[in-house]
Order: sequence, then structure tokens, then C-alpha cells
Amino acid sequence: MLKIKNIHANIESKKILRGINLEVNKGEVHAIMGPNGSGKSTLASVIAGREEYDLTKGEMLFEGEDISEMDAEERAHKGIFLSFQYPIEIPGVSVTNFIKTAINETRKANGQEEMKANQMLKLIREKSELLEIDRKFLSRSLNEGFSGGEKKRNEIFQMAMLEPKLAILDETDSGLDIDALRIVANGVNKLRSEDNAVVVITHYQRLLEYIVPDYVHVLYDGKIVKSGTKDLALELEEKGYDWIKQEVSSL
Ligand SMILES: Nc1ncnc2c1ncn2[C@@H]1O[C@H](COP(=O)(O)OP(=O)(O)OP(=O)(O)O)[C@@H](O)[C@H]1O
Repeated sequence: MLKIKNIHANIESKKILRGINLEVNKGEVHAIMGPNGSGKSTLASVIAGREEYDLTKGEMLFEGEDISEMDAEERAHKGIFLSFQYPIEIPGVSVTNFIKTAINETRKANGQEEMKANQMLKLIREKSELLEIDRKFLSRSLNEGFSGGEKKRNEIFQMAMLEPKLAILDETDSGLDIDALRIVANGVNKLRSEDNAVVVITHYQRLLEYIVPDYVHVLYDGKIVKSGTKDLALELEEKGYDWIKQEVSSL
């Protein structure tokens, strides 16, 4: 589904990504971990096509198509979803209206008709129940005065509604209390299928107890320096990152 070959990326001419290779297939869950500032969010943003980042080298294919020149909206329409670490507020636009527009824009871009109102309502009801989201919450202005946990839950709601092919969840665990973490993780698990893939960026093994990854990658200084199974996340939780930094510096 996603094939990244040797990508290098800068922000304001500062080199952040220094040769990333990553292949994500349908049905897989990949976790990306790594110390603060190692480039995890940058990688997510570069895949999603946020324009602040300059891709200076490398190749990025999504379902066999080169996406490196596409803008973020086009990539979203192709089925790439990025949850934001710091979601934006849109006063006056409700959670429901925002998602309705997003769904219909995506359908339009893919040559489909707008979703019928009753079908949309059914979908909203189904997904909000799945994620245990209160009706009142759906009529609130997007992100305005949302608590950290509410913002995260809203993002997962957006993901559930849009049913992307590739979902990139950035620090989905930050700000969630234990119950919300479980609900969000269950929601992600229920949405997992043979046809989609998930990339989760997280600092803690805790989230990976709920969303069990097929692969765990460690990003350090703009490169993936180690990959493994979920056991690697356990090892990191126990030992921290120093041993990895030492391994890298002795190469
Ligand atoms: N807009 C920006 N302007 C300048 N530097 C930036 C910008 N965005 C990111 N950086 C820098 O790029 C580096 C990588 O940041 P990034 O957010 O990708 O790391 P991260 O691994 O996600 O970190 P964390 O775990 O702290 O969220 C950091 O040194 C950061 O300061």
C-alpha cells in the first residue's frame, strides 16, 4: 500500500528526515516510536503531504502511485488520513457538519455522489456508538474548548467516518484517560481490516497493548534505526533508548 524509499525531508532548510525506508501493506499495523525530536511527526506530515515540509530526496508510492507531488487534500482523497497532534479549532462549525463536508468532498473528488442524508445520519449514529461518543458532543464547535481527550476522540471519530485506506495516528494516547484510551483503541481495532493499514506514533507501550502492532520501528535522528515486532516496544519500555543510541553510534 505505502512504499517509502530513502526519503529525506527538511523544514525551513533544517534536515529532519535522513533516509527513511518503510513499507506498509494492507492489513498491517505499524508502530513508530523514538525519542523526542527524532522526526516521527515529521514523517507523518510528509506522508500526508503537509506543505511546510520539503521532500528533498526519495520516493513515496501509495498503491503504486507516486504521491510526492500531490497536495495534502489530494492524498486525503486517495485515502490517507492523518490525525493531528495539535488539532485546529473551527468556531461555528460543528463536529458533525465538519465531517459531513469532509465525507462529501472526498466522494466528490472520487467521482461519487453526495451521501444521502439518512445514510449519513445512520453512519454518524453507528460510529458515535462504536466510539461511545455523546450526541451533545457532535453538535459542539470543532475543537473549541475541547479537552485533550475530547480532541483525540474526535479525531478517531473522523477516522471512523472517513474509513481511510491508510490511517496515521500521531500520539493518539496523549491526553487520553485510561477508559478513553481503551475506547479509542477498541474503535481502531474494529475498523481494522484486510483492506486498510494503520501507522501509530506513540511514546508508550501501553497503547500497543490495545492496538497490537505487526511491526515496531524506532526512529532516531531522522532514520529508522531498528525494526522488530511488538516485543521491541516492550524492550524499549524497559530499557529506554540509550542502548539504541549506543548501537547507532558504534556503527
Ligand atoms: N515547524 C518547525 N520549525 C522548526 N523546526 C521544526 C518544525 N517542526 C519540527 N521541527 C523540528 O524537527 C525535529 C523533529 O520534530 P518532530 O516533531 O518530527 O519529532 P518527534 O519525533 O515527533 O518528536 P516528539 O516525540 O517530541 O513529538 C525537532 O527537532 C523539531 O524541533
